[in-house]
Amino acid sequence: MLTRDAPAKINLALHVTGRRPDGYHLLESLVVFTELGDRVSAGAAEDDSFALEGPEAGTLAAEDSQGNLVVRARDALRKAAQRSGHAAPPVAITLDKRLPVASGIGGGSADAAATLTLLSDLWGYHPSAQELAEIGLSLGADVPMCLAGTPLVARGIGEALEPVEFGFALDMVLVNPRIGVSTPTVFKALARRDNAPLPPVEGLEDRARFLGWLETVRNDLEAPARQIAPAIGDCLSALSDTGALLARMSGSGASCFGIHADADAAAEAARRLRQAYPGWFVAATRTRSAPGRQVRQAS
Ligand SMILES: C[C@@](CO)(OP(=O)(O)O)[C@H](O)COP(=O)(O)OP(=O)(O)OC[C@H]1O[C@@H](n2ccc(N)nc2=O)[C@H](O)[C@@H]1O
Ligand SMILES: Nc1ncnc2c1ncn2[C@@H]1O[C@H](COP(=O)(O)OP(=O)(O)O)[C@@H](O)[C@H]1O
Repeated sequence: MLTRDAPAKINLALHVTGRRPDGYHLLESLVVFTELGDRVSAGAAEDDSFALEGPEAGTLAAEDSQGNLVVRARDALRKAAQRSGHAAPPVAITLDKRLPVASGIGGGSADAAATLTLLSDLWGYHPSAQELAEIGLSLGADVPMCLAGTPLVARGIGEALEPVEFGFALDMVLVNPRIGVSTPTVFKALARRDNAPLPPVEGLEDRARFLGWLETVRNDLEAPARQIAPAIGDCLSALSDTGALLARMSGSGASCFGIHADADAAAEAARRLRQAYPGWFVAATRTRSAPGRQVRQAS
């Protein structure tokens, strides 16, 4: 049995700069990944199976498992393997779901990316990074960045990736008001799609300078998402009230992050938020600098 982490994706900044003729939006986004994430495990089996567990499995358990991004990733990789003459025998897969669903932190995309690399190892089928990214992109615009799993600037519709190297980690608190927000609905509600591009990232070696730079950029999806789900505004205020140096929405929402001075400040803010908002998802975590590719042998 192999297990792989599927870290949450945080859009520290997201500028919408245009729209393609097929309706997909052009983005420029600074993305990081966190210690917090889902976990995907898989092993050889007589027949294919898919099981869900974990604190956030509920919503997905009610959906058709054939539509789950883990199953779709398995099927897409198997098709590619078989096309090039590789065997892709049956697998038993378990998804340990810890990230809230449809919440702007890319849980489904992270699960798909983890499944692709995990099964690639299990089957001994190793397409090039470019081929794997193409399979990923066919599953969702965020999957290639989740395959990279390292801090980066994403452009295009999210598939053109430029790694960036941080000299420090960011301690943060993630909150979600438990309102699922539909990504296409948020994109549709944008007032304008020709916003200024993301300026070059500054302060990658100096946290205070970086936070100064981060103040100057935005998430263009925040305003339309707040119109659809006003509780996002409550999350942002609550994060600021509990001492976040900067609070912003991730992706198309409704999850928001607050950046804190250190891990103790983040843990204390999370404790206060859990107490004040027992219905919310609240988690203290920190960014990772290396890809979420750790493979563990599970018993
Ligand atoms: C907004 C972002 C920012 O990272 O994150 P999330 O809120 O999903 O976490 C992503 O662009 C979401 O990527 P992902 O969730 O993989 O999107 P997809 O499944 O490919 O697309 C869902 C829908 O979102 C819209 N979409 C997505 C990406 C993009 N660049 N332009 C779009 O307009 C389209 O309406 C598309 O039909
Ligand atoms: N493994 C999965 N985890 C989360 N959502 C999934 C998964 N598989 C399919 N989905 C579907 O994808 C949609 C978007 O989910 P998710 O990736 O969590 O959104 P976001 O990228 O906004 O955080 C959900 O509404 C859900 O129906």
